[in-house]
Amino acid sequence: MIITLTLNPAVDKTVKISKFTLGALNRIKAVRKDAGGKGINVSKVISELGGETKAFGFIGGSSGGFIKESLSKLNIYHNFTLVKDDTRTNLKIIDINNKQETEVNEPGPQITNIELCKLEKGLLDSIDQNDLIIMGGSLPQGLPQNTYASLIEEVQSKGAKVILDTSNKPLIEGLKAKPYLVKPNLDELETLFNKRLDSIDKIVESGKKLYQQGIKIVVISLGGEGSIVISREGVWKIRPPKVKVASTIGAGDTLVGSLSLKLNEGVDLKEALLYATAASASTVTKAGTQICSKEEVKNLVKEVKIEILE
Ligand SMILES: Nc1ncnc2c1ncn2[C@@H]1O[C@H](COP(=O)(O)OP(=O)(O)OP(=O)(O)O)[C@@H](O)[C@H]1O
Ligand SMILES: O=P(O)(O)OC[C@@]1(O)O[C@H](CO)[C@@H](O)[C@@H]1O
Repeated sequence: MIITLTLNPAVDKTVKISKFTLGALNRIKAVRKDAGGKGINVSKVISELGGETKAFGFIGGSSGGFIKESLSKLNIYHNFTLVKDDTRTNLKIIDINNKQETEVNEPGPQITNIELCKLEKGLLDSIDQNDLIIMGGSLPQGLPQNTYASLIEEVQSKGAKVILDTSNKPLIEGLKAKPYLVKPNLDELETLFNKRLDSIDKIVESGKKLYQQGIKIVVISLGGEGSIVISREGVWKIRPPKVKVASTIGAGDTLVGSLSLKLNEGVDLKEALLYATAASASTVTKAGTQICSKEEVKNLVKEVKIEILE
């Protein structure tokens, strides 16, 4: 089973504005609401592509209720821990004229230690050694920075594998627990190494350092440029097909979700990456936090290119 963990889910409110202007009144042309947060997006991707997942995380208030209902409508199994404070709403502003996206993410609810213990117990009770667990996104308020690190250790001690997709301090701490796979984007990798990585060589060098720390698969996503992947099979650059971009929100989650699905099915890494890159390209053609469509992925996969760097 593939399990997703979203400690800080969000209702993603995407608004379209002709020309977004700071310090002025901006009128909205169109608005949409999606259940979001990295792990939740991963669950949506897996479900769209024909797989099964269970979504875990914290939810609270009416925005939490919206997320539960959205997942139920998609027939996605969920087991959320109810918390006292409301789930956050993240604002995604699309500037139509300038073709730019601005994201304004709330910090999320205050989580108590009792709430964390409840989630931890529920999660650990449902895991077995064949499971793949995807932990994604920021931490809500009140949780220690090593929350992912502790959860990874507990989950991996049961024999399950963990994929970690987070940033900043939770990523630095989480890496110490040696998850099976990590997927930083370039910004996250630069923050991690505290330097600009302005060439493929520098990106590969940093990625290799993570691999040498004991992370089996390092996927560095580079937006429209694709990704660099470091594993025991070598160093590869994957190039996505050219597509018309509507919104890149959720592209990284699609890469992680579709890759997890294929790896869990026992597909080899190269084939899984080709498929995942096609799925992410399909997601960027969709507005807001909408995800790929299975039909499009089938066609796009033929256009993905893989280059062996080492
Ligand atoms: N413009 C694009 N055209 C085709 N594919 C794209 C484009 N942008 C992103 N992708 C695909 O999506 C993958 C993930 O994108 P990106 O590096 O932007 O992830 P991210 O920053 O984690 O995204 P997010 O946090 O919004 O989910 C890329 O590796 C690439 O395969
Ligand atoms: O604030 P975080 O947890 O880092 O990111 C949350 C988020 O921006 O990530 C998803 C896209 O990847 C969105 O659905 C969601 O709003």
